[in-house]
Amino acid sequence: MAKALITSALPYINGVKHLGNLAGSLLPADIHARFRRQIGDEVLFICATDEHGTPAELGAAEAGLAIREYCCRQHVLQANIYRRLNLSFDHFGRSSSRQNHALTQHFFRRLEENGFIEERVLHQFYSHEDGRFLPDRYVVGTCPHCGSQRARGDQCEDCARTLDPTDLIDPRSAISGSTDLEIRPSRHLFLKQTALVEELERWIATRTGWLSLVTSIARKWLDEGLQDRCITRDLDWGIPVPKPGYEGKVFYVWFDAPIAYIAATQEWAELNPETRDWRRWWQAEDVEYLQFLGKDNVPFHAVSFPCTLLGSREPWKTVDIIKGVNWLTFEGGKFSTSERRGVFLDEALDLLPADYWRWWLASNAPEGSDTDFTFDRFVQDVNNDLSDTFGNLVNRTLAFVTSRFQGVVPGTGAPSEAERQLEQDLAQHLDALRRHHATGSLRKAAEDVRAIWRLANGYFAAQAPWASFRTDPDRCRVTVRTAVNLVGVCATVAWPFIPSTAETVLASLGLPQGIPAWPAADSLRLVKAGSTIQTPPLLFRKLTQDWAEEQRNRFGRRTSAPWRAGPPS
Ligand SMILES: Nc1ncnc2c1ncn2[C@@H]1O[C@H](COP(=O)(O)OP(=O)(O)OP(=O)(O)O)[C@@H](O)[C@H]1O
Ligand SMILES: [Zn+2]
Repeated sequence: MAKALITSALPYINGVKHLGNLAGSLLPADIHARFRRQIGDEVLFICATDEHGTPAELGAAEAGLAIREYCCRQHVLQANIYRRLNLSFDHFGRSSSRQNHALTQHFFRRLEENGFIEERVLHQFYSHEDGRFLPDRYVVGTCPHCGSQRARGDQCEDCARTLDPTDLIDPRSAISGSTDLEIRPSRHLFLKQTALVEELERWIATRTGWLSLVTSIARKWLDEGLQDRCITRDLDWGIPVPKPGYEGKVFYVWFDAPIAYIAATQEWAELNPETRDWRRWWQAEDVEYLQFLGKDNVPFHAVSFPCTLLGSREPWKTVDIIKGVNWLTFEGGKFSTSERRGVFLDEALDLLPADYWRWWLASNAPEGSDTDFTFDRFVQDVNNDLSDTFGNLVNRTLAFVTSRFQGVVPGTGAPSEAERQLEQDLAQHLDALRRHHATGSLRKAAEDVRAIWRLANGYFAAQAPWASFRTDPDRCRVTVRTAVNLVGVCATVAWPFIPSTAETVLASLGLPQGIPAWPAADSLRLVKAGSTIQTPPLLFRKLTQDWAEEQRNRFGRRTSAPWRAGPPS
């Protein structure tokens, strides 16, 4: 049995995430995890909240809570939303955990012992008005490379180049807007990534199957000359630096966050130490490790985190496949947590059940390029795919069995050429679907699922059982028996995408609960003649253009920001 370790980029702690975060990392990871479980692989799907750094501190201050209490509450809030979205994490941990403290300090010590840590004095912005050192992203100004006026001290939003705050032209505090900044010296520790470049190049050369988006971002970092990375910060909240003279400093959030993938696995193992061993996943040869994330996270996963792991000189599992995606945009603009622009996940779930969102975001995944979410497209696609294609198939088929056969799957009648052709076509679609899942092409996989739904509808329409019911009862019985099983296959392939609806349908066919196994050769014979089926209630309600208009007015025009301190996390 193959072993797949799957991680989703860690959602930042400050507030509920938006549809972009779901589309960029959480959902593709979940769909892949579900697919791998369906084909019988052993899967460990890990995620956690990313809790350190200044945005969390500012969020806590804004909420009038102690930072620990704030993170605790926000973690529970996010965990509940992900449960409602049916994200099937094996564990949803926290980067502030005891395990991550210990492990991050462990990595630091190993890196230091191996000569990959260097002490330097940094000159950092101190804001008099804010009474604190300003972390990189809390200094904003003009980008020296592209002239963008919304560059942050760590990265330019427009040209994506990484920056140092002192590179910025006309710097100001992102917290108060103050330009009363003073540069003060402070001692910091650097991870000597430059000493690991050759090793990193060799490591990247051994990775196969990376997307061009990911490879090009990683190459850009290497070709522009990899820099040593400052891994400490002048903050209170975070993982303390275990080194004399560094009291009052903590590790940079991007140093400890990826380590939390491992630490969250340790949390998972500690919940049931008799049966779970985190080393089987992180220090094993037979694991395939896949990471899912948005494109801004690629450098940290393709370069920085591998440097930490390689530099430790310990046998850690490094990533095999990085599935990075482009941006989901919202009605022609950016999603933004800080500006409260877009649809947030709690609001989405209050509007419609998870499966509507899951389906649209997966079938329109921002893979080849950015994708714009609009309520018009959402309504159109959801109606076409979910209501008119899948919902209609399930309803017309099962209602027919109920009305003509009292809900009992009919037994007589031999398959004919139509069924043989159907099996052949189905097998081809299933092959394509499995291939697209395996390469993580979500849009194409959704297209294959849609094609299977259409195939089923086409079969039912062409065989017209309502006509053969009188003219050729045996033909009608074969058609109905086959169509009921086709509904089962349609729900099975839909399961990674729309698990809740798929499970409702499978239950109404009397098929076993739990993970529906990948369709095998007997997939059109699983629901046996003589078994009783139920017609499920309406699976998807149809959305109207008025509804789209209403939502566009509600979300598109919103500008108020409940949390305005600083740029997006
Ligand atoms: N609009 C988007 N489209 C696709 N992926 C996104 C989008 N916004 C964020 N992501 C991804 O979501 C994951 C979690 O991100 P995180 O919680 O750090 O939020 P973020 O990137 O700070 O978003 P925001 O700035 O809107 O708060 C990351 O992998 C990130 O790349
Ligand atoms: Zn720029």
